[in-house]
Amino acid sequence: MRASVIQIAVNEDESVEARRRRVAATVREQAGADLVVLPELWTTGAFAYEEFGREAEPLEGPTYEAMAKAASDAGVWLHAGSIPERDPDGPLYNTSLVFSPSGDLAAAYRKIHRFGFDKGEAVLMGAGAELVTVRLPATTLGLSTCYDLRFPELYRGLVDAGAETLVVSAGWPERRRSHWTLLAQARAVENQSFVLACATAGTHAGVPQAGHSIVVDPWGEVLAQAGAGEEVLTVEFDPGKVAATREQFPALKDRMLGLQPPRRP
Ligand SMILES: O=C(O)CCC(=O)C(=O)O
Repeated sequence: MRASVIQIAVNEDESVEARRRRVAATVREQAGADLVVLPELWTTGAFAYEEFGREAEPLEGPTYEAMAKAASDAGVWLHAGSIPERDPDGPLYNTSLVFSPSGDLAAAYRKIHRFGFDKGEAVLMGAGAELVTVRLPATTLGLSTCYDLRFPELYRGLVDAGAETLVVSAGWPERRRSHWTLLAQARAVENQSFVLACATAGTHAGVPQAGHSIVVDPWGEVLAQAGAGEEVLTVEFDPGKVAATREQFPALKDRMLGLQPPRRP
C-alpha cells in the first residue's frame, strides 16, 4: 500500500482560497497512491482561533467540494484533514473528512479532545463523541486529530472497532515536537498498528509548527519522517504486518479489562 502524507505549510501570507487550490493540486499529483493524508485545520491554521468563526464552513462547503474533486481526479482515498465545520443546529466542530477514490464522502470525524484548556479550540468548538473507522480495500483506518494523540483510550477504542492503521491529522506546535514523535511511536507499539501522523509546517498566529510528519509500523519502527518544512512524505507499507505482529507477539490478547479501583483504607 502506498501513502502520501502531505505536510502543508500554513502561513498567514497566503489566502485560504489560494491554499485550497494549492492543496488540491498537490493531492492531484498523488495519483497512483492508495491513500493521501492532509493535516488538521489547514485552511485556517490550528492556532488561528480568530479565523475559526470567519472561515467556518458547512460540512459540504468549499473545502469539501475541492477535496472531493481532488480525490476523484487523483483516484485516491483522501483523508482531507479537518475543517472548522459550522453545524447549522449547533456549535463549530473540528471535523475531518475522508473521501473515496470516486469522490464520495466515506466518513466525517469530529475531534473528540479539544485543545486549549480554558481557551482557543476548547471554548470555540464543540466536542465530538463518536469514534470513526473507515474500511479501505487493504486496511481499516482509525481516525484521530492532534491533541487526541495524548489519549490512549481513544486508540484502544479504535482498535476494538477494527482499526489497523491509525491516522492522526494534526497542527502540532514545534515547542512540543519531542512529544509528537514519542506519542506516535507509543500509539503504534501499544496498539500494534500503523500510525500515519500528518502535521503542518510554517508559522501562523505566532506559533511555529512542528512539521516532522511521521509514519510508524506496528513494531514501532519509523518508516519515514518529514523535516520541518512543506513536504510530501511517500511511504510503501504492507498492511498484512498488523495481523502478523498481533499474531507473533499477541500482547493485545492479554488486556485485563474491568479492573477494580484501589480500596480505600
Ligand atoms: O497536545 C499538544 O501538545 C498539541 C495539541 C494541539 O495543538 C491541538 O490539538 O491542536
